[in-house]
Amino acid sequence: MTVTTKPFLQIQGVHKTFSRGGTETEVLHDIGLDIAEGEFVSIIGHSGCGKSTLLNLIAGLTRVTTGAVLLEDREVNEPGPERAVVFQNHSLLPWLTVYENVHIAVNKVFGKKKSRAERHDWTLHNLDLVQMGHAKDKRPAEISGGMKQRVGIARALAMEPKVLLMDEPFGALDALTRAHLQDSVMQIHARLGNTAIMITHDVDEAVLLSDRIVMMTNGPSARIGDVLDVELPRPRKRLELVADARYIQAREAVLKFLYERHRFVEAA
Ligand SMILES: Nc1ncnc2c1ncn2[C@@H]1O[C@H](COP(=O)(O)OP(=O)(O)OP(=O)(O)O)[C@@H](O)[C@H]1O
Repeated sequence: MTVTTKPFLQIQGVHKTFSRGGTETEVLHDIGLDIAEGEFVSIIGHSGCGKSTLLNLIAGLTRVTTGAVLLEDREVNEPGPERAVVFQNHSLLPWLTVYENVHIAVNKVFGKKKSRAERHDWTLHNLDLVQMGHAKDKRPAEISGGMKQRVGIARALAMEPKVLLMDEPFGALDALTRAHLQDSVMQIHARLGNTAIMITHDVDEAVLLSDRIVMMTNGPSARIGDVLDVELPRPRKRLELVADARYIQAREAVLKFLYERHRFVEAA
């Protein structure tokens, strides 16, 4: 994949403070990051350091305290269809079918731009992309966790977002389903070339999928401790990578950061 050098998404000097019961806590401290169009970036760090907060700022679900998030030079202040989010716990509407869950998003984004027939085809196309076309008439309660997660991804992709934001999208899945979905996401990313930002706790997942891994220090006042370039050629095949020295090195660097350098004071 070719990644352009033009800053596409810019996170500039972002601080985020939450107030609760009269106490202010700074969760994120001076976060700065430029992400190029088409890049796949993972965010990794210990529990509670502020990864979801950072993703929510990019999604526009939370506002920065100071600093700015810019997408193509425009400040992000609110949620928008150009930044679709996939959550860990598949957020499907239980009373709608698989098809309807995706179609509702398609109608919202393309209601005026595509005809009824085009919206129908587009919904099916995106379900096929995640191999869920066969289950289109089922309701969320009738399908597995992995299948629900596929539908969540299809719904996000169907919005043709400029940025796909994923908050531990495979966290609740068993190892095999997780591996299948990781492969699907890699294939879709290769095909569509969309920009993707994913939170994960899984070091192997981060190395396998990412162009860069952003490693955050522990909170409060979490910072970006380090950013690792994953220089592994694509397409990547998990079984071949296990023995690849570059893969082993990248994995080691992230593990070392998490175990040894996770505190900013210690890292300094
Ligand atoms: N709306 C809020 N109001 C007050 N505090 C909040 C709010 N949202 C998050 N926090 C606090 O901010 C800190 C970071 O939370 P966040 O969910 O971003 O961490 P995380 O790194 O994603 O954690 P995990 O890996 O466990 O999901 C936590 O201490 C959390 O309690």
